[in-house]
Amino acid sequence: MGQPVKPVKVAPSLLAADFTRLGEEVQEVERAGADLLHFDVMDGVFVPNLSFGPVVCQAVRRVSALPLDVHLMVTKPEVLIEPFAKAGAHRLSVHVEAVTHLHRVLAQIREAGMVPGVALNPLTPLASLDEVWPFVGFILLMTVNPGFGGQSLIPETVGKLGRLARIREQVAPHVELVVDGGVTVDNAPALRQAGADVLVAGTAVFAEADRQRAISLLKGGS
Ligand SMILES: O=C(CO)[C@@H](O)[C@H](O)COP(=O)(O)O
Repeated sequence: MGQPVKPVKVAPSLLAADFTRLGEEVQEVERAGADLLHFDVMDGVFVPNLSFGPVVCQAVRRVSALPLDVHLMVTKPEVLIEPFAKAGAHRLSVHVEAVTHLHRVLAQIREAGMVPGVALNPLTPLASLDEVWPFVGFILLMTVNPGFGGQSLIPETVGKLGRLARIREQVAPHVELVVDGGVTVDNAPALRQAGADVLVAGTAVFAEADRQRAISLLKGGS
């Protein structure tokens, strides 16, 4: 018999929400069983797209009590730490590929009252996390190239997640593993089995009329 699979959390990615009714969309996924709200910040440099920033985060904060999981896809994350802390973010991840002084940046995130996380692009080696474990609350493993919602999950990233989960078990069992990009009801069982604690899902939640069913299926329910 294999390992029992732990319950997984679902974090709808607001990038896939209808921005003309963002407040209602947020409240709907909260009622539908979302555990966190995932907030993708893009600067048009680190990734070839622009999204939203602290002002929108603050507005979301006013309509939901869910923890806000902010993913910075930007070249200078250090300048956004304080603004996102003030905007009510609970967790903040920065890309290992974007930051030179990662130890300092992770300490600044913690000092600002948020849970620090490190995000990894699909082909960034897991070895880049070797020194990071004591300083983070979570690792965000990108399962698509960041920048856009609605892409297909890169199949090789499932094996990478499995290897990451085995390392995590050895060195830092308390650190959460978050997967992000191309998550669907079809690939969610493999991601849960491989060790994901949190599934970030944009299209798989917001493109569905029945968000409650979508979130329940992602968690392995009916
Ligand atoms: O960070 C990103 C994209 O850069 C993700 O959070 C996507 O927004 C997830 O959207 P889907 O792939 O689930 O539609």
